[in-house]
Amino acid sequence: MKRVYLVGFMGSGKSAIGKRLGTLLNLPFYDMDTEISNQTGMTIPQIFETYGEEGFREMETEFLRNFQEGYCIIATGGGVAMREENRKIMRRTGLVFFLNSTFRDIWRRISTDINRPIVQRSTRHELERLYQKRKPLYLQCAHFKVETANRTLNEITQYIASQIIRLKNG
Ligand SMILES: Nc1ncnc2c1ncn2[C@@H]1O[C@H](COP(=O)(O)OP(=O)(O)OP(=O)(O)O)[C@@H](O)[C@H]1O
Ligand SMILES: O=C(O)C1=C[C@@H](O)[C@@H](O)[C@H](O)C1
Ligand SMILES: [Mg+2]
Repeated sequence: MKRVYLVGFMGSGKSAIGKRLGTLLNLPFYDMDTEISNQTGMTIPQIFETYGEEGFREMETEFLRNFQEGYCIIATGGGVAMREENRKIMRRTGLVFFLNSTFRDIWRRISTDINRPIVQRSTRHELERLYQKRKPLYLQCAHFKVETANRTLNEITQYIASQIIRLKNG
């Protein structure tokens, strides 16, 4: 069995669902943002300030290149699926689930959060355009598209777990 990667826009629930999935399946859970934060000893906004967005993107790719753990759950950062190399690594080393959420839900969840530098520097309109631009790349990367609208975190977690178990036993 391979790794499980969760991809999708900021606020689609990758971190919240990844954590629950790890507990439910009794697998180690890694959140790329947290891992990179711990490695650098800086918050995500501090990394953006110090090294720029491009510096942060390099750290994401380095993380994927060097990560050693086998069967585990990984919540990616919202921009990870934008790089071709990242998409290739994820598809080669794991199963990729795209959490599809409406922009309306996303905006409600993230608009007031100060820990996401891209939200801080963007208007609602700019963020919606970024969401539209990124969507085809999440789809390109994913083995599975998971609809999250009108579903609780636990329902989504259960659904993904059932897909993983089905593949494992199939
Ligand atoms: N389906 C859902 N139902 C209820 N709350 C949700 C749902 N999905 C996400 N949330 C909530 O929205 C917030 C943002 O979710 P989360 O941090 O998991 O997003 P993310 O995809 O990891 O974002 P990022 O790419 O910025 O790391 C959290 O408080 C989470 O609990
Ligand atoms: O969508 C993005 O580009 C980001 C999402 C977050 O997970 C963090 O990785 C960071 O805030 C950038
Ligand atoms: Mg997250």
